[in-house]
Amino acid sequence: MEPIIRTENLSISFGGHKAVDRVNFEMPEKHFKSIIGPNGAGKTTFFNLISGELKNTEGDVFFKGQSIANLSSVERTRLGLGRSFQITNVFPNLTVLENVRLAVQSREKIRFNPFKHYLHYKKITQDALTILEQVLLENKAHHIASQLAHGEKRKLEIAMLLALDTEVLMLDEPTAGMSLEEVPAILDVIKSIKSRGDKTILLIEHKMDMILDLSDSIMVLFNGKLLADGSPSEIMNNTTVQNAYLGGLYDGELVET
Ligand SMILES: Nc1ncnc2c1ncn2[C@@H]1O[C@H](COP(=O)(O)OP(=O)(O)OP(=O)(O)O)[C@@H](O)[C@H]1O
Repeated sequence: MEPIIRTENLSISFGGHKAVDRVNFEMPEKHFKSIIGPNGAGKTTFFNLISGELKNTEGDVFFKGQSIANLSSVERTRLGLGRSFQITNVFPNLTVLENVRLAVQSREKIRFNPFKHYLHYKKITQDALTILEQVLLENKAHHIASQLAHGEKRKLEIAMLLALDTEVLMLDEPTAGMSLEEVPAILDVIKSIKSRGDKTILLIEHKMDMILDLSDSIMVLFNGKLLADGSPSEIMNNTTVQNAYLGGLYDGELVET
């Protein structure tokens, strides 16, 4: 079967520095892949090359066999590649529900129309509430977004991404900046999205226990290069990965020392 995403020698240089260096990767539909690597390895840059925030300087990136290298991030989202919103895209003075409603509306490309049947708007609210349930945020539906706790804001980001209803979900460190107590709730949210089985998920994370718990496969980036790609046990037992990276570093969190 055609991979949903594939890259061919995907590269980008900033000045003379190759932040992503000839990466060949592919993933099948409905697969859960995590990207790991030390700080500065190129994980976020690789994400940006797939989502269209950055344009590659060499190589190519394909979605369902079609080259998307020349498409904007909006065009890629429309095709089915959804990248988690940064909280800066949230309207801070609107409620959680209003924010998710707007994201659902943007998906449906609905302009506000006072003459449109009110039942249609009711459906949008219903969809938004269902998404809030999925991210375990329904009890905060009527809270102002800016007043949410940090972990709840990250849940709202995931809700906004789900509202776009793209086939691929790209999550860049959904637990970044969270306290340890907040992490299990996000893990539950991602697990429940995965268990529905209808999404392809690409995750950048540093928390190794979370990665091992969730991933069908793991790819390791190191100095912009793809060091390894395989099942969690293959990666944990890979001597190159161990020597270059995991050896001595793994204590539940992957950080460069
Ligand atoms: N816009 C940019 N201009 C210049 N250099 C950049 C730019 N974006 C990233 N880099 C460089 O590319 C390299 C990879 O950075 P990137 O943020 O992708 O790493 P990362 O693996 O996501 O790191 P972290 O785990 O710390 O988030 C780094 O050396 C970084 O300084």
